[in-house]
Amino acid sequence: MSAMFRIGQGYDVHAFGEGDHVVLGGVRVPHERGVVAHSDGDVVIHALCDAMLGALALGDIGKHFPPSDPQWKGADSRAFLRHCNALVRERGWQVGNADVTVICERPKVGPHAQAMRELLAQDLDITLDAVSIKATTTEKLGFTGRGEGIAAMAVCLLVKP
Ligand SMILES: Nc1ccn([C@@H]2O[C@H](COP(=O)(O)O)[C@@H](O)[C@H]2O)c(=O)n1
Ligand SMILES: C[C@@]1(CO)OP(=O)(O)OP(=O)(O)OC[C@H]1O
Repeated sequence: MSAMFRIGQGYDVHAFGEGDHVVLGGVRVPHERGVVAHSDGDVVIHALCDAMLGALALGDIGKHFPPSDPQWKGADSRAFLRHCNALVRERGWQVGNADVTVICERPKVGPHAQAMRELLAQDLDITLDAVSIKATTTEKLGFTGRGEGIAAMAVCLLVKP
């Protein structure tokens, strides 16, 4: 009998740079800095894509959307997420649930978490209660604590419906 579940985890970091907003979970969040990235630099979606690809043992986001490929310059990361979801669905799986933690001192993520959940649930074609967004500071410690960048960790469970 084939396994009914798969699990994957992902982690992503982007340095803060010039700009006036960051994109998190598809949501444009006003901030006094942007991020340095080839795409829109959405750490939430990049970590989630890696979790989904990891659950399928299909490599990582950089393998599917190489940073050397000009077609991904400034890309909307929601397209990456929908592509990863198609890979999941093609194989008979669906995301059972996903849980993401954003790590930064600022911006405050809490006020945007619901909007992020709604977009991610829409792209994954799953119910809102299966998508969780959390956030933490690192109490001013490390690169996130110094405000040098932003990170996200994600886990997701794939289920065979
Ligand atoms: N960028 C962030 C960081 C934290 N939060 C919220 O604040 C709570 C307390 O954070 P600690 O790091 O002091 O534990 C955290 O649980 C989040 O609810 C946030 O919204 N955005
Ligand atoms: C998303 C991709 C797209 O080229 O580039 P970046 O936006 O720089 O983001 P990263 O998290 O480094 O992942 C690698 C790439 O797949």
